[in-house]
Amino acid sequence: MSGKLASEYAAWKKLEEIHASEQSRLVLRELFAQDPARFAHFSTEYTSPSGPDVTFLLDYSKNLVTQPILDTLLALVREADVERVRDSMFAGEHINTSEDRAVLHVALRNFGDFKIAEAGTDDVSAVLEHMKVFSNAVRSGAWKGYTGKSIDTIVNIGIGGSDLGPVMVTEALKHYSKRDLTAHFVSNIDGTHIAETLKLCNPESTLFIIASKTFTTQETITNAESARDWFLASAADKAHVAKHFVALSTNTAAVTSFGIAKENMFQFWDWVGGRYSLWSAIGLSIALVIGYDNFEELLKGAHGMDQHFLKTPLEKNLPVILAILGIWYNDFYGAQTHALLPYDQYLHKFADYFQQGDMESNGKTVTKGGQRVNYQTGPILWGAAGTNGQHSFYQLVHQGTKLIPADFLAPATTHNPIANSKHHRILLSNFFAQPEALAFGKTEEEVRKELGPGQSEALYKSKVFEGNKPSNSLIFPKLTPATLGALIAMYEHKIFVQGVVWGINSFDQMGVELGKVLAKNILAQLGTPEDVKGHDSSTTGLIHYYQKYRQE
Ligand SMILES: O=P(O)(O)OC[C@H]1O[C@@H](O)[C@H](O)[C@@H](O)[C@@H]1O
Repeated sequence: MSGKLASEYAAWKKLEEIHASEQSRLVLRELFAQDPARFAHFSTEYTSPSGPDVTFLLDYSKNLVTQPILDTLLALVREADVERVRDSMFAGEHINTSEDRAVLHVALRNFGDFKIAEAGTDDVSAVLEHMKVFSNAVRSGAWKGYTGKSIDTIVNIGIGGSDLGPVMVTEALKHYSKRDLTAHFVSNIDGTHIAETLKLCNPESTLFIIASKTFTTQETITNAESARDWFLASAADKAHVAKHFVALSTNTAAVTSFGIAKENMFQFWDWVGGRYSLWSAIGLSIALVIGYDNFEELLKGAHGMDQHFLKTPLEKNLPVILAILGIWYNDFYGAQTHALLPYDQYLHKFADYFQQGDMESNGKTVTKGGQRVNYQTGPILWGAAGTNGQHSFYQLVHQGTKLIPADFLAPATTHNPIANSKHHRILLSNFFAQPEALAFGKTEEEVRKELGPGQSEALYKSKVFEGNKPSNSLIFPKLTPATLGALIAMYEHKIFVQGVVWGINSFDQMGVELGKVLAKNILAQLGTPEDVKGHDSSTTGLIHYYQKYRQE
């Protein structure tokens, strides 16, 4: 962190000039025509430097850039001192300055590779061992419920980072799951979520995993209490809670006062941010569903990407490349959003997961030094699994008035090659076709030729695709645990690089606090109309309306 606003960097100013003078010349049709080797110049293959084999290809040639633009974006990264801040993060320095904390999700997947001076990092392997022993016992049937039955259902109760990672990864790696162990995830405070889930559970064979870093989150604790009441309605004896409830938390005192035995608590540390915690004890539901060995593969895949990020020169560094392309559109083209579009049903929660990962990290307006930024920070991140999106929102991506940079992701081979892989070939043909259509579009001349004469002018115009819409394409051989680990880590580090360039703290989340405080205040006023005090007329009117229907 240099203490400067990003817009004060010389490279930033140069990028503004380049954008103003060259924008009209940055036309993908022309850029590809000018350089027949554009794909070779602007694509790179990743091979994991350690651990399980992970390889994939990132093609970023369909971006509105030239080599000088990329060089200037890299100069910006250097000017912002990204490499030094990166090294500080890996060394355990307290780069989360507002909370005075280290940021060490990389230590959770380090496997003793590099030394970090931060309390707790030496205990990572003991917690992993605890997770291994416990998940093996549950999966083998050795862990028994209060009537002697084995566990056939797990319910992870958590929200935000204590939910989204486990949900996304267990979905993504469903192919590796134990089919006779059903996993549910309850997050919403809406009683419907826990009530509908409990209807599917048998108290004798259900294990509840209470996942909360702080163990004070209102939604999680309320859901956990309701689950415990439901369980005790059958089990009666509080001593049985120990066989059916475990906790994943940093808060030992709150866990034990809830009634969960200390030996059933899986520890992690305040240097693990919620949205970076799936690698920690928060991943217990993942280990239960896919088995500990696969969970470890996931961590090792991520560790390989950590090493790549740490050691690869910036111009070949995948998180850096993705980060600078994002900055180019976000800050110089004024793009408001970024789409993550995996052509893989298993990855249908990938965008949801990174909505928290990216937007909670980089949705900030002040720099670490307290200055208001005069440029755009994190994009609105969104997306859905292909091809579903094509039949809903792609119309706007292709022909709407907004610029929406997108990442397309796909596995070259599927875990489900049904009908001789016909489905997969159709899926991939769409994965190849969409970025092509976005980039190159269809000119009016082409439309006229296709439709022939005699059509209305409006029809000719409406069938034109302007094209020149940028995207990245990322293709990997198969969605394995290690590959998924590497992909997640790559996007984590992309978010990090962007945060450093923008000068913001990517690791706090002050913006979620106000709503929590106001809701607590209102909760105490929901009784009678006389209780409702201190609000604007709109809020007061809404609460009064609700009070006419209030239920006990
Ligand atoms: O794990 P906890 O402490 O229950 O927190 C859950 C979530 O709580 C939210 O308030 C935070 O914004 C998230 O970052 C966090 O993941």
